[in-house]
Amino acid sequence: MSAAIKPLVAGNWKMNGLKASQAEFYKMVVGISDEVADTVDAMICAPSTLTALLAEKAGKGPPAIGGQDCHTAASGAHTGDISAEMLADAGASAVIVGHSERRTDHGESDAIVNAKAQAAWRAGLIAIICVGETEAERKAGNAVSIVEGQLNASIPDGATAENTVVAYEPVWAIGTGLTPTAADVAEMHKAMRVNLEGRLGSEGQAMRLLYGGSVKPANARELMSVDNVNGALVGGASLKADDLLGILAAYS
Ligand SMILES: O=C(CO)COP(=O)(O)O
Repeated sequence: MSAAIKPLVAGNWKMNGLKASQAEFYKMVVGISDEVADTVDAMICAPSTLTALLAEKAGKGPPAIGGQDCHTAASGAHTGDISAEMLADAGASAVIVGHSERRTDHGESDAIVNAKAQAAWRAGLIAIICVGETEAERKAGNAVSIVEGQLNASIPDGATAENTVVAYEPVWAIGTGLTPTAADVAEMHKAMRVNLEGRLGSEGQAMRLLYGGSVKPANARELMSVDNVNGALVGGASLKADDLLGILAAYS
């Protein structure tokens, strides 16, 4: 079913990176072979201070350039915020919305995430919509129902395989070195596929479902080979060209 889906490995630099990081980024640009680019899409979601610089450095890419968050409005009196239109103008083709760090640090609800995804589409960006349970929710046996609730409320009507990517990131696996078992990832991604197909039909069937949380070169091959896993959202390991290229190599 997911065999025809071209996977995506997206790096999320979070609040890391200075102008000097262009050198490491350029190692990624030159390190992604045509063969790898044919097999897997690559993206770096940089801090917005670097969006334009990296987009210029990448040229046509890969990697593509994404943002990490956007406001719901196109412009206006929102000090410190960035709109999806601004990200598109700076050379981004996608934006992450609903990352657990935004949900926790900024109190973003599913409704806000839903509105941000629509803002991304309005600007012509792909919305990378993040979902995932906490450790307590998994221990209580509620992981699947929590994630289904987030999918239902965070993904707007009108989502397609072209305009939306879903990233499953268990909160307890982010930056901890812990990962779910392959069986747990398979169970969650199957449940997400069934949910999205039920709601969106063939678009849900073709939508890319990324796994995120402590993905490294050493575990990428196992995680990326799980059914219904169509790539990765990578934090720490996406800051180093060797690590990012090692993760992309899981598809070679
Ligand atoms: O939050 C993540 C990506 O969005 C995952 O971060 P790590 O890969 O550092 O665990």
